[in-house]
Amino acid sequence: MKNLLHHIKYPEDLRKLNLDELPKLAKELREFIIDIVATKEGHLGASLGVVELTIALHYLFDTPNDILVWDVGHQAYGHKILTGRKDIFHTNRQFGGIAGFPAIKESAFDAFGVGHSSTSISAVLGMAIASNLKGERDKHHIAVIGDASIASGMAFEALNHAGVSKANILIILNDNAIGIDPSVGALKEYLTKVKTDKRLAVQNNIIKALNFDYSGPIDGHDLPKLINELNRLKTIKGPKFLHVITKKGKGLQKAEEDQVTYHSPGKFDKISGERIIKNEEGFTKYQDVFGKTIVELARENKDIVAITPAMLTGSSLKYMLQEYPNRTFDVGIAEQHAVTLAAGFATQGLVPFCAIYSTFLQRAYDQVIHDVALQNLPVIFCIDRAGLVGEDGATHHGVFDIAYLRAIPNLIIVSPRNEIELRNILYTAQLGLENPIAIRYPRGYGKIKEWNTPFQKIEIGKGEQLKEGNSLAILSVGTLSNLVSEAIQLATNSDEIAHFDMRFVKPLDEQLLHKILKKYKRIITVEDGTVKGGFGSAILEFISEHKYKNEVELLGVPDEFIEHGSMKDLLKKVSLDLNGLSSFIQKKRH
Ligand SMILES: Cc1ncc(C[n+]2csc(CCOP(=O)(O)OP(=O)(O)O)c2C)c(N)n1
Ligand SMILES: CC(=O)[C@@H](O)[C@H](O)COP(=O)(O)O
Ligand SMILES: [Mg+2]
Repeated sequence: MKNLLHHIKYPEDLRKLNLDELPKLAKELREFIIDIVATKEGHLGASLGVVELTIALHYLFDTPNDILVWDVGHQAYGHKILTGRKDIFHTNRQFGGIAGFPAIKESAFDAFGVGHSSTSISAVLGMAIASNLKGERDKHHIAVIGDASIASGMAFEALNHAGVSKANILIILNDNAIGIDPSVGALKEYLTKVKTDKRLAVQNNIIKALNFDYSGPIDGHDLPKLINELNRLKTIKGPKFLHVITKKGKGLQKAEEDQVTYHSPGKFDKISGERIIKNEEGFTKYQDVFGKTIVELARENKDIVAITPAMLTGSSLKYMLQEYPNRTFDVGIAEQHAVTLAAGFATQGLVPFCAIYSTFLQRAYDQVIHDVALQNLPVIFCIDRAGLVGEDGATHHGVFDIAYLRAIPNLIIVSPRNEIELRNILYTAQLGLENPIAIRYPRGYGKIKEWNTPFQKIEIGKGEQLKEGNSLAILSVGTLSNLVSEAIQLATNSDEIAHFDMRFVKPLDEQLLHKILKKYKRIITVEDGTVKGGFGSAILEFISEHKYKNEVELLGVPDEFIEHGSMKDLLKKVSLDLNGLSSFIQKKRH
């Protein structure tokens, strides 16, 4: 029997198929995704869940003239494969390869760049209103958004606007009842009820109440039903909403059974689905150092509460939830709410740990300033995935936090060098600080096996000298300091080089800095965030303020968006790998 997928490069090829051939194509597309993600890794479950929807949309609509935006975009592998990227799909998320999320510059079919959730309705609405203004009345504008993503503030704001806009948009809610972790909240409860009680969908429908033409819920794996309904919706003008029920991980048994793990499972056996787990030789992920330490602290300190905006597993707050369900709050994809909720807790004497990935905290910048720092509330921000994150790429690198947080008065910013320091600063923070604190740590594994040491208090604003030397001083922050230590060892005459782990980006260790700047004419700063406005900039400001005349070179992430790739490739690209650092230090030695 002929392979249908083999003959499809673009949707125009897909549109030549008969309707009854589409289920076979769906099977082939699933196998293709599984085949490649099994060895190349990536977001599996979400893409498997929307195979039929992807085929139906490209079959019926005139993409890319009709606009299709995938929310988050982690479910768009099928879309990429059917829109000219089948032959390069094996490069997905790899250095120099295609991105793991839709990106405007990659394809005309990627109508909008995504990666952070809940942007699709706003973007599509903007496009639809633009079409109206341009007189393009027959164009379709479609957003596909998941049940976790639609519960976010941005999506609600867009629905509120779209409902009175008369714009020709179709919002497809891909409801699989799970985000990365099971979906939460009142909206999730409503969606669950609508699925079982059809009367609710008719009589008490919150989407209809917002002026949308609502249809559903329908089975998103039933191609004939999907095609019928989408065909009907094509003829209706104005804001429309289709509620589709799918299963995350559909087609791979293991992925259906363990949807959390198979959101992004790493390598796995494509037949059995069994994961191929990397042996990390007893090392621990930073997220787990955080997740396990907070439980230890919470046992002693009953005021501790923990908050995550939809990253229960990713942040390892799942451990806290297991032991203290009443003191752990997964608020869904709601970074802004998470921060202000933490502020509210702090006003009442609780000790809130607000765990947010660096890249997602960008969403809650005003809340950090207005609700936390301005009122000097001692919220403890645990900023995970700080620095480059690898294959997720430009949308997810946590490289801006030092620069965007450093400008905020009252906020302490600390970048621990290793697991033990992370643990100790978590301990210190809950003892009772007078300020909010941002504790930033990276994605992935640490290097210390025995990190579970007795707690020690860290003095706020104190750096540490790691190595003596007379001619050049290197000032670093964060886990990159370990690589700097190795790089110094590689330099000839490493004896001349002094190394300081400044630890705190704010407040800077002024006493130590005065000593350094008086002794060393030449300084190098090293950080895993943007050079512009980062830790190095803070040192330059200090030098200028105190009228020192030192020569300073800043090393960090350059002023450009860094694409996706392995950490090894990316660190090499920005010269923050061992080679890059050591040759830089070598050059500056004289
Ligand atoms: C602003 C933001 N916060 C958190 C995330 C992390 N994240 C990526 S996918 C996802 C869950 C999305 O769930 P849903 O919208 O239901 O889509 P599904 O994975 O079920 O297809 C989350 C929380 C993100 N991408 N953006
Ligand atoms: C799509 C998305 O935003 C998340 O799935 C993200 O990729 C998770 O990142 P980690 O793998 O670092 O938890
Ligand atoms: Mg979902």
